[in-house]
Amino acid sequence: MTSFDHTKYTPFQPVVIENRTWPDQEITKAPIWSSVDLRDGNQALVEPMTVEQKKQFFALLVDVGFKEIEVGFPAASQLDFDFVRWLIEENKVPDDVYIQVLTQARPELIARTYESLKGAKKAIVHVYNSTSKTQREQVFRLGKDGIKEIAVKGAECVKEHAAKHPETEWVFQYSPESFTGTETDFAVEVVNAVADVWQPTPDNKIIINLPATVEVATPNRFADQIEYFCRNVKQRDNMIISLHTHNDRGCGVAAAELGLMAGADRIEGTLLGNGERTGNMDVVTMAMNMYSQGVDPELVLSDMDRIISVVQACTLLQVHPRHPYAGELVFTAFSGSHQDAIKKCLANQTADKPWDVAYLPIDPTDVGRSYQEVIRVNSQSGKGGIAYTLEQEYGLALPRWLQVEFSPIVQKFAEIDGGVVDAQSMKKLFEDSFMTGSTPYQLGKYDLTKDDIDTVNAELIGSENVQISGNGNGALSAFSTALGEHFGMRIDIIQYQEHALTVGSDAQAIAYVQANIDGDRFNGVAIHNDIVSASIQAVLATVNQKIA
Ligand SMILES: CC(=O)SCCNC(=O)CCNC(=O)[C@H](O)C(C)(C)COP(=O)(O)OP(=O)(O)OC[C@H]1O[C@@H](n2cnc3c(N)ncnc32)[C@H](O)[C@@H]1OP(=O)(O)O
Ligand SMILES: CC(C)C(=O)C(=O)O
Repeated sequence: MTSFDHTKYTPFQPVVIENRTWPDQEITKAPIWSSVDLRDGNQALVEPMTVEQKKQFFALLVDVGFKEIEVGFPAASQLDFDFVRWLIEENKVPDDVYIQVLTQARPELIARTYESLKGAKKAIVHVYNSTSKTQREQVFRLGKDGIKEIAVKGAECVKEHAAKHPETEWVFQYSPESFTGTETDFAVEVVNAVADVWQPTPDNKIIINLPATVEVATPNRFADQIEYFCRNVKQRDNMIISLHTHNDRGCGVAAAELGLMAGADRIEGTLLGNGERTGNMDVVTMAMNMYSQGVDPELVLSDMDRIISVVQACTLLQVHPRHPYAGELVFTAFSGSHQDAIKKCLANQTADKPWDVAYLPIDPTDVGRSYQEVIRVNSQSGKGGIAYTLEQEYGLALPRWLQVEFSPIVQKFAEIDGGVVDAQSMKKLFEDSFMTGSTPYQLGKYDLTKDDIDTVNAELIGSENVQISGNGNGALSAFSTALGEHFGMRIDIIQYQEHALTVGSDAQAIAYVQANIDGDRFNGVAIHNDIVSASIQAVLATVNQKIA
């Protein structure tokens, strides 16, 4: 095969690390979160956000609980500059929130960046330059020393400007951009040089952000790089180690999680993962992963519909229906065995017990979804899902034997219809199939005498009204005998169940009957204020099916 030549690519060269410890670590607390939606997310959009969209997105990020928000690249665009000015001048930044801005390590851009930040209460100045071998050789055409010098000069410039504005609480952040493509030793060397300029202390830490600008290896290799970096960098205790992963191999969240286990303190990402190419690390997924393990993510993600709506409105990108925790279909089971298990587990789940429901890693109501959406019936579904829907929507608690009878009827309908069978259609199918107590005959007046044996006299209303009477052990038996004698059939009641209706009814009862009539099985269902009337109407429904 000539067009698909894997020898064209070289494998990632992992860092050599002995006795790695990260595989034994657990994530037990939330990292410091930083949103880069308004910068990395924004720079990846076909149509970058307008100031109005940025305002709307910023409000969401504050409500979600981010305390560090990268609001733009003010030296790169007037719009970003104006947005930063608006935030500061209109006092839109809560006192406990740091706005963060990105700049290349170039003096004129750093100067313009500080101009945008005049009057800020707290700000993180994030400076970067690429350190990878590819970029050193092909983009900058510089050796390692030249690249280190860009970083050092940038760090000096950042420090000098900050000193001129002591009224602002400054935090410095440096990224050796393309960290994953950089020899880890060299990244350590550059960061050591930057830290020497910034002189951090335990009370005045700097942020060192290690980006998987492009995800180039499996997440374990990234974690090795992070652990190696944390072990070897000089002033580890004076640094907040931050991660900024991308999703090129589809593992942006996994890499951030393993990187956190490897020693990082802080995570940059975007809500629902918009960002360059395949996107930034998705904060929603990572935070909800923690939540589902009993760890407080320290972000408020319960109004998932608002998050989705703002992200879609500002990025003009759709959220995939299968997006973890957020997609429209992620809490929905179509397949029969899943529905059956979910229905049984939900019936056992109580508020005082830890969540333990098959196929649902979290309780959908935690993110504003309802149980109604959990089970949707199509041709792949079984009796469990059908029964769940009828019970949830209409309070019909179908006995198991009737579930078995009804399921193939729904399945056949779904196969012909080709899609989801909604609750209304399901109810109509149910009524057409079993609630046949009015055609060809309907129950008229009847009386029941209870003695050693019960006697029933009843009128059946049809094209011709008929009088029937019979005896038996109980109303059902007496009515079956009366029907059998009149129509010349043998009727045996083989299943019977009743219950009060709680949904959409005022003290009504429902009766489910299965009868064997001359060797064939029929199922009848009827609803009435009075349980005896419901029961005998259900028997009549079976006979109507036989004679119709
Ligand atoms: C991985 C990331 O997401 S990094 C962030 C990327 N985001 C963006 O680039 C969005 C905003 N950027 C821009 O609008 C523009 O790049 C600007 C306005 C910042 C700069 O524009 P320009 O100066 O016209 O062009 P450009 O970005 O191509 O800069 C190229 C020059 O900067 C140098 N450079 C690039 N990055 C850096 C850096 N981080 N530090 C120092 N120099 C750098 C390049 O070597 C090149 O130098 P040369 O002109 O001597 O060859
Ligand atoms: C500037 C850096 C952190 C970045 O956006 C990246 O490497 O993806």
